[in-house]
Amino acid sequence: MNLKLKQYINGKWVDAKSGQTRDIINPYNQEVVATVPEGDDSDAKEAIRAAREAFDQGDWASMPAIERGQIVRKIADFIERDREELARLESLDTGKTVEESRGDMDDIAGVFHYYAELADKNGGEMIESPIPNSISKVVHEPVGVCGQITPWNYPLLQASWKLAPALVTGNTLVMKPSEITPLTTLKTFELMEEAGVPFGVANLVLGAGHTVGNELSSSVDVDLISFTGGIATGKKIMQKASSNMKNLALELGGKNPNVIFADVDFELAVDQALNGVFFHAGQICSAGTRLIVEESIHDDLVNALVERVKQFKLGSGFDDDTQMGPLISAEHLEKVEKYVERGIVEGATLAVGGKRPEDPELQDGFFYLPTIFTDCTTDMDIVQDEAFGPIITVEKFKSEEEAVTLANDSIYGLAGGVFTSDITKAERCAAKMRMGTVWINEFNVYFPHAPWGGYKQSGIGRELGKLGIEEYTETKHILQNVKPEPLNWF
Ligand SMILES: NC(=O)c1ccc[n+]([C@@H]2O[C@H](COP(=O)([O-])OP(=O)(O)OC[C@H]3O[C@@H](n4cnc5c(N)ncnc54)[C@H](O)[C@@H]3O)[C@@H](O)[C@H]2O)c1
Ligand SMILES: C[N+](C)(C)CC=O
Repeated sequence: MNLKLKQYINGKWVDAKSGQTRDIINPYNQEVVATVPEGDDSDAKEAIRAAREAFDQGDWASMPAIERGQIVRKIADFIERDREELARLESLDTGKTVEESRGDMDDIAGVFHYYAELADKNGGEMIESPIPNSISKVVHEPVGVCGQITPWNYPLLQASWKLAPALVTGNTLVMKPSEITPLTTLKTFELMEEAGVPFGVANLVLGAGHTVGNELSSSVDVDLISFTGGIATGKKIMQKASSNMKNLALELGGKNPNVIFADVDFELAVDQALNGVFFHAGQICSAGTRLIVEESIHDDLVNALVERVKQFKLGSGFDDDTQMGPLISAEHLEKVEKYVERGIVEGATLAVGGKRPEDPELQDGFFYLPTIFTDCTTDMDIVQDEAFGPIITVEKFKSEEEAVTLANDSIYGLAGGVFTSDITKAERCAAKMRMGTVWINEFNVYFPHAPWGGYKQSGIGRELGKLGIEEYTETKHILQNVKPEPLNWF
């Protein structure tokens, strides 16, 4: 593997201070694919110091934005150049198919390009001042030192949504990827070094959440924490971030409804329902795991889904015919199994799946069969809790109003879909659905220009789009009196 398997702190590639390491496991066969340093709070403290110094004393924040944009554009170019290597690393680390990973790399390069273009287009504005003889302007400045914490399911994609806007706006940062999937983030820090990101501006610490992540969240030298991961972790981070009233951006979980009306193009609905859930074995925050289906087509739809699911090809992400890879880890596989057991106890009907595959070739990996539960109701845990696995729960509805009520019956509000041939009805539903993204006759698409984030407990703030830049800036009003005169009040 042509990778520096080290942390990157203040422009140097370093081992963990403690000397500890962690093996990175391929979820397809449990082989060790790399051994990386296991940093802890002392490594995080050093990285925060470097980022603080680079922000307070370095040139990055004051460099012309157009020049920062040029550096970020180079990162995008290098990701395109190294697309295949990065895609293979991502699949090795996560188990997703290489085809999916290639798509991720294209999205990631697109994110760096998008923010490189926006770098010099955030120049503030003049305000019509009511104060005589004054000039009033609003400017946007970097927030400062950013702590960035990412999950294992889309390791580099989620990192890119944080790195690109933070860099173009002149912040410095310390990133902590998920401890179990650090490889593509490591490679990207090599690319950032090659692109000319100055020492101390971007730092990478590897290690666990309760050590490195905890230090980033609580340190008073970190000005902003941007986190993508589960709700429970998000709540802990929010508490720690109160130490110095850090700015917060939280991209959390989802339990996303996919509402299917009877007037839909049936084949489209089947295809999109499957894609919406089983991509990356359901390990997607926006997976459409709650199918909410109009009663009159419920049985036909379920039968069609079950037939298609039985034909899925599970296997290595490196085989061309694989449609679904393994889950990320033994621990996560157990969590998914417990979730299914709970569904059975709660009285849902298991229509297909519900166990590990018996195929001898899959026994070394963390595989779970695609699973569909019917007879589900909103009072069941399996309808309310995020499984983050290849599982669909199916609920029925009779009226449009009931469909929207069911869709909104959740603590989550990340994303949802509506499938119907009646666009007026779809727009009515979209307007009432309390989610950060609603897709109509489409599912699970995202791109750099459109904001991404959650309502309710699915998060705070937005990534991507112009709002993704705003997360990384403070806004300042400057008023200048051009003809000052004494007030003569006192
Ligand atoms: N909204 C989105 O855009 C989005 C995108 C991807 C994933 N997710 C969510 O992420 C979750 C799955 O990812 P996960 O299992 O890696 O989540 P997680 O919350 O367990 O971990 C995410 C990151 O937080 C770190 N962490 C853990 N405990 C911490 C602590 N106490 N302090 C600071 N950091 C800590 C982890 O080491 C990891 O880097 C799902 O809920 C999924 O929906 C959301
Ligand atoms: C945000 N997204 C859809 C790329 C990944 C969620 O897990």
